[in-house]
Amino acid sequence: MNNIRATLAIVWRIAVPYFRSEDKWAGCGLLGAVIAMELALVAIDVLVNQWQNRFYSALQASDWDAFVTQIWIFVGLASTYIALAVYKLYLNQWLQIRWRQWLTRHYLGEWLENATHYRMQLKGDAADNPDQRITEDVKNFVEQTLTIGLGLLSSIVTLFSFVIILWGLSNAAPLHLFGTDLMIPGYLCWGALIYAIFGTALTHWIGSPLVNLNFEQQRYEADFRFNLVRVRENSEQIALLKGEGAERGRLLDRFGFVIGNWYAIMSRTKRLTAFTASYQQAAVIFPYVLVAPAFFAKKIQLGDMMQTASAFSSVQGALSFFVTAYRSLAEWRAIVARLDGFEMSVASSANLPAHEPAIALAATGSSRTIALEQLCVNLPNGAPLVAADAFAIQPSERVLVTGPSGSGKSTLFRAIAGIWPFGTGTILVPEKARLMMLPQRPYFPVGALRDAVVYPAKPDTFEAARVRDTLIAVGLTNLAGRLDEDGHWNRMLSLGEQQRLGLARALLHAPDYLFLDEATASLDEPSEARLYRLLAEKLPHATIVSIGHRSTLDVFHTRKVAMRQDGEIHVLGNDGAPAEKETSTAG
Ligand SMILES: Nc1ncnc2c1ncn2[C@@H]1O[C@H](COP(=O)(O)OP(=O)(O)OP(=O)(O)O)[C@@H](O)[C@H]1O
Repeated sequence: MNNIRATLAIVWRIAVPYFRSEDKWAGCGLLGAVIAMELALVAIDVLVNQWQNRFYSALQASDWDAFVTQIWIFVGLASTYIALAVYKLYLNQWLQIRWRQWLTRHYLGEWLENATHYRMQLKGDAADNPDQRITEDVKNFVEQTLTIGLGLLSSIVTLFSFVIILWGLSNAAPLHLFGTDLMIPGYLCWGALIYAIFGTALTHWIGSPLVNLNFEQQRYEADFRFNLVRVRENSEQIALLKGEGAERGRLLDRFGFVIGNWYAIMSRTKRLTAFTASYQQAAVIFPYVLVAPAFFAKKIQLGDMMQTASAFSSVQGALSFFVTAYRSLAEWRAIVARLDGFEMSVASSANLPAHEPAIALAATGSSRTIALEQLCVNLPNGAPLVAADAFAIQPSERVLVTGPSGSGKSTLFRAIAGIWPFGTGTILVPEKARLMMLPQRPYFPVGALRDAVVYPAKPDTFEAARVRDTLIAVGLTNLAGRLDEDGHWNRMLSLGEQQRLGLARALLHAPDYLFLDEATASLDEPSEARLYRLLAEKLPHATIVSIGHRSTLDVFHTRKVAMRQDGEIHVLGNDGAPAEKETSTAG
């Protein structure tokens, strides 16, 4: 019971914001219309039930005129039913797509806010496969919530409408057993209730493991898909290493989980279906068994018996809502749990800096210096990695950071960029400063080359001629005429070309602070030198901080800072030596 209450509370938390959002009028209007139509359909069911009595009575009495009248009444009822059923589905689907659109935007907004998507990965307890949660789970949540909610509403209203009818019929057709009439008020209602309670209890007993199994199935399917996508993304590496055999094995292992869990679902569903199908078939006969003695004793008419059977099956059907909807309910609960996990993970990642000891990022006000104060950058598990104190990067300075591999240079850059919260101390960054980080492997969205270069700015932020000139300046003359060409640029270009394209991006954006994390390491030394000179020429006032291992980089920087090892931790020294001055312009 507590579980059900907790699930309903989560459903409420996920569902209600849409009906309070800017789209609330459309959402509430559509929901209201769909509910009204659902209720109208129940009303038609009640009218059809009463019609059955009249229809069968006309048949029994061989009354042709009454028969024809009833046929016309049925045509009217059926036409209304069809119109309502069509528009109920149409408006329901309309509501689904609007609700899904809002929910998707909402989740995308939260997931892509302030590097939350990145922190979710760092935390390790992140919700697995957020892509699946934002696509399939949102779609299924909206669809199933409406289906189950409306189904439940319809069952409740049907129950109340038909219980009244059935109560009256119970009195009109008393329980006739062993030649005597037993006067049990509303005995047909009690019969339906006992039958439904018995069915619901057994269904839950047999079907409850399905909730967990469905949850696991979604996870295994998503894992399998994710690993297939990774193979596609890294197909060149896999082909070069001849790793197809290993990949096939790994993928089949993952798929093995999908299959194993599916067999468990099949076996559980088989048992559940065997029970629910028997239950439903028995329900067809059960009311006739109850009232047949009264009919054969000529206490009631054929019309009464048919109406009773139909009313009984409506009441029993409404009471058995959980029996018939059990599989959907099990799937729905798994979806709700997955969306809840996603929301929790987003919320805790977004609040990470507030809840745990975290690196504080502060604005320096009028100063244009970046300062690291009592900074200790940790790994996600809390182990200290890099320390720096009273370390300042002056405006327009060119600093080269060196240090052994794995000493934490890139992680320090992440902390300065504000996406790495683990650690203590303060990083002061000038207010409204424009920082840009260029990694060794820049990211380019799939699409037009122009969009890829200017990312994350809008495509028309820079004039085409300027983008073209910049590409020529960084040595990508062959790409300059292909700005409108669509492509997967990370896959199509060599790493060196990608690094040139990354620098073109930096030149266009002209940040105040440019952090180059081995951003030219794949270029030959003369090309690297040319690009550093280009940066000095085009961004004379920018502060540039580079991470690099090559000594040829020294001449392009005014200060060289080495990471020094101090026990377990690396320390960024603030006693950086002046870097060598460039003596030659060759290259
Ligand atoms: N997300 C993460 N989770 C756990 N450990 C991490 C994570 N990111 C980095 N590390 C660890 O932090 C350490 C420092 O990594 P970092 O990339 O900052 O080193 P680096 O000095 O830039 O190395 P390199 O010169 O090889 O690029 C490494 O031991 C790495 O395994």
